Amino acid sequence: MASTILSDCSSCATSRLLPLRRALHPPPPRFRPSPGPAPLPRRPLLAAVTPLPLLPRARRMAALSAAASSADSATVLADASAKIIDGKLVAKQIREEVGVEIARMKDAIGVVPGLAVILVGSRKDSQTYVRNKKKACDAVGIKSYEVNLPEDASEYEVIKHIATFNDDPSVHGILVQLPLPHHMNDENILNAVSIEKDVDGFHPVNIGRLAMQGRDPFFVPCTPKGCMELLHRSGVEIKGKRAVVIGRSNIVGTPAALLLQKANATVSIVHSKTKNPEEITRQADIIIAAVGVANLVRGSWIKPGAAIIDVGINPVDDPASPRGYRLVGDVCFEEASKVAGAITPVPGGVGPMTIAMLLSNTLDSAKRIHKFK
Ligand SMILES: Nc1nc(=O)c2c([nH]1)NC[C@@H]1CN(c3ccc(C(=O)N[C@@H](CCC(=O)O)C(=O)O)cc3)C=[N+]21
Repeated sequence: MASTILSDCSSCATSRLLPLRRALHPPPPRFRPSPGPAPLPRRPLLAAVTPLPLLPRARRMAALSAAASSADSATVLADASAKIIDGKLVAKQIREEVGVEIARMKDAIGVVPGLAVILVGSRKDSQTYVRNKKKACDAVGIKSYEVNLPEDASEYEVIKHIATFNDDPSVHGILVQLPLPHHMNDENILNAVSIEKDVDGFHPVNIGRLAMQGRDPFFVPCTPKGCMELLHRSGVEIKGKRAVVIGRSNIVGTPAALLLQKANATVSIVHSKTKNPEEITRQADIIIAAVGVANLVRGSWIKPGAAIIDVGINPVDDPASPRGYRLVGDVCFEEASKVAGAITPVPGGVGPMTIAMLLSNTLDSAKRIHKFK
């Protein structure tokens, strides 16, 4: 279908400029954080469904795109087609496993895991994520606690709520929904979460431990953990393989690279200042793309047979779709699925795994706190 191909990534100039275009021509109001000015995403990758603030990153990434040589010379094996890694299905399996364990713990010691979510402001996308997390908690038997604070709340107020949850024995996990409003310092707030309850794994001590040989964090951040779980459960061998992570954010790219390294891969990180991203990526047996640029990774970037985990969730205009937009990954699925050995789709890939890992981290936390094996 020509229209599908065109709207995907066959026109590389178009696809590369998409984020920039979106910044210049903002999408329908549904996307817009309301009320008030659009907060800049501190977590651009996962906040990718809010395209307004994409401009600075789009510029950086346009540079990254420009550095890549001809993307049109994709090595397309006409009859090859990658195995689709079904994140939705794997996430469902994990949620079921978590549900079984929660029931077992409740029967044995009468403890129900509790997850506290703090949401500041009224961004539509954040509200949707928080609602989905609550639903997912209900379904597996995690008790959820929610605090909603106004956009103009003070850092002190947020930290006060964190402190209350830190001391509350019925709460085993605390999540502060990101991005936070501008006037808040993420670091101050994330540092306030008890490392034993930091189910997002964003506390610097947890990231630090993740980075060290012979130490383990209390929690691994949900999205990169979900990526690894997808690789493991799809039978992708990691030990001794070359892995490339595209993107170096604190919440996805960096921890994903550390996890791959821990799993004995040889890891390179490609980012906006990388001179030859295409060439480096083409050496990878495993690619984790977490950069937040629609269709950046083309077929020509991919070594035949490579396993691809696509973390990007980027909205692109699509008048034909009911919402007026659709979600695409950082990888041009159309091209990549003809070259790769295995690939995650968007949606239905890493996204659902993020929530499944959050539930799993919350269960693990309750087990650890109550010394339940
Ligand atoms: N403290 C914190 N922790 C987070 O983990 C966190 C956060 N803040 N802020 C926002 C991002 C975003 N995020 C997603 C979760 C699920 C999907 C997901 O399930 N997506 C579906 C589709 C969504 C759709 O169709 O709109 C999919 O990819 O198939 C996406 C994104 C977690 N985040």
